[in-house]
Amino acid sequence: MFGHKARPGGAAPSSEALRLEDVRKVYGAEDNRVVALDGVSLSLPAGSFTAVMGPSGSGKSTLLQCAAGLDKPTGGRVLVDGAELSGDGEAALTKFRRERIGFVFQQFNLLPTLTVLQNVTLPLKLAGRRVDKDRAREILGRVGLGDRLGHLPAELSGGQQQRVAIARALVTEPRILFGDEPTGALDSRSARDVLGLLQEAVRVYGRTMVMVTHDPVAAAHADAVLYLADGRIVGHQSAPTAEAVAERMTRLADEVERQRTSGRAQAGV
Ligand SMILES: Nc1ncnc2c1ncn2[C@@H]1O[C@H](COP(=O)(O)OP(=O)(O)OP(=O)(O)O)[C@@H](O)[C@H]1O
Repeated sequence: MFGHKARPGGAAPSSEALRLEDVRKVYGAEDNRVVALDGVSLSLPAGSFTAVMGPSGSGKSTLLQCAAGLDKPTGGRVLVDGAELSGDGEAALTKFRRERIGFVFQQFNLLPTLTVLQNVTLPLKLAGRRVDKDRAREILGRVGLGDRLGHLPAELSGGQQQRVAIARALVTEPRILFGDEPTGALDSRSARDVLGLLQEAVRVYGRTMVMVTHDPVAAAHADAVLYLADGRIVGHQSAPTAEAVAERMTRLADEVERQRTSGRAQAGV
């Protein structure tokens, strides 16, 4: 189980799970300055599944890191579940993250010396919460790993490791789950399984999911796609299909290339 079930028929998106107000992120200083996010504003309802796409370097990972409180924006505000991720200090931010946010990475990031069960209960330990092993076992059963509790990550396939990572992200019942290319290292069948689990976490258990991906098939599992280019949101697509996403991405890549070429021409390089 991924937590308490939402109302029959799916989650009722009544509140806002994530809000970004004019978020900017600038890396470097002076002559090597990079504007990774250039005034991003968005609002995602609770119980929604959003894919974030855009050309390489458009700011997708930076957006996720800032929204999840793993990196600090240079300007603007990030609100998760109505509460601002702000400068109350690193300890407060860590506590906030542990209580309300889950993260799934491309490379799984499991601890190699801990068993599957220990990896999944770790976030509860770190948050100083009761380590409910029955609940962890239940979640691992739900992701199809009920018979692998004592195995080490190296004894599992990539798809299985990512399912452990999903169980680990969900064990604290976070309000919002971020995925940075969670299927990027998986074959297409394992990717489908993982995407099915993420959809279930949203549709049945009312979690909110934000997922960066390069894959139109993965993006088509979301309710909506946000498109980024050069650190700005340049498009939104509801009920995406893989074909429509692929077509939009091709157009976007062409537009970005045209703008960069004309920028170089104006600069005389
Ligand atoms: N730590 C950093 N220091 C300096 N520049 C950075 C840093 N992290 C990212 N950038 C720059 O910020 C911009 C956005 O990077 P980001 O990784 O968010 O893009 P992305 O859309 O996730 O790219 P990709 O699809 O290739 O993973 C890029 O120009 C990148 O070079």
